[in-house]
Amino acid sequence: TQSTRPQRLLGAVQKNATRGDPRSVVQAIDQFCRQKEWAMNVGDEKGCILDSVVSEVNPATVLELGTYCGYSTVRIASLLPPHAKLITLEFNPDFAAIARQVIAWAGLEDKVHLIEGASGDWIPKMTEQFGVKTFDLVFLDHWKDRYLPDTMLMEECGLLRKGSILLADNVICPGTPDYLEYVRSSPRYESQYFKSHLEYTKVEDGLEKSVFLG
Ligand SMILES: O=C(NCCO)c1cc(-c2ccc(F)cc2)cc(O)c1O
Ligand SMILES: [Mg+2]
Repeated sequence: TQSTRPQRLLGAVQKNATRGDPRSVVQAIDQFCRQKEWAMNVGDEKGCILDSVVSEVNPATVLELGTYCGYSTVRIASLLPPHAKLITLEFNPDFAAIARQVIAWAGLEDKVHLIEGASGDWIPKMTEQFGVKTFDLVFLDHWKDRYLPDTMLMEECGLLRKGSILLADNVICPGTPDYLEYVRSSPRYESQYFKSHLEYTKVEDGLEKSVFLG
């Protein structure tokens, strides 16, 4: 039977990366995506912007919406201080199964809680299930039409505090126009666009960093 792209991506990690070495896992995925098959990881160019935001925020609590194969999960978790927690939500069970193995190969399973399910169902349960009061950083990289409703839901559930950072992938390609309009026009956010390119291509894309003002 045919393998899937996520399965082939995992194979490239297991073949080319060193167990317990997150940077080699990131490098193996980028190499696979440049030389073999494109895949929708945030990628190396936008990944450097992600790294700089994570390092600047130095978050104790991170929420990632959209795990896919765990590429950005590994980038973020490898930069977290000890005892910091990253919760990542993935709707697609096949993606989640691959991501668990990629995260384990990087040796980061102790820093990461991967939840299989819908963001809309799980965001209201964060506090009761994980004892999280608020998130210092949220990385939005899931279904593009869920960015805005899930951001409003996080506000309603009190999961954002003054200074919480939202970092959103793909605000140009595929695009999240309603989300962009919201964070750029709302007096409750201070937004900044980091121009870049769609992973592994020359197509324009970028990350939007938005500070919740409370
Ligand atoms: O749907 C996406 N993520 C949620 C599901 O896991 C996603 C899609 C694309 C993309 C796809 C097809 C194309 F032609 C251009 C872009 C890129 C991304 O970075 C993404 O995160
Ligand atoms: Mg993306």
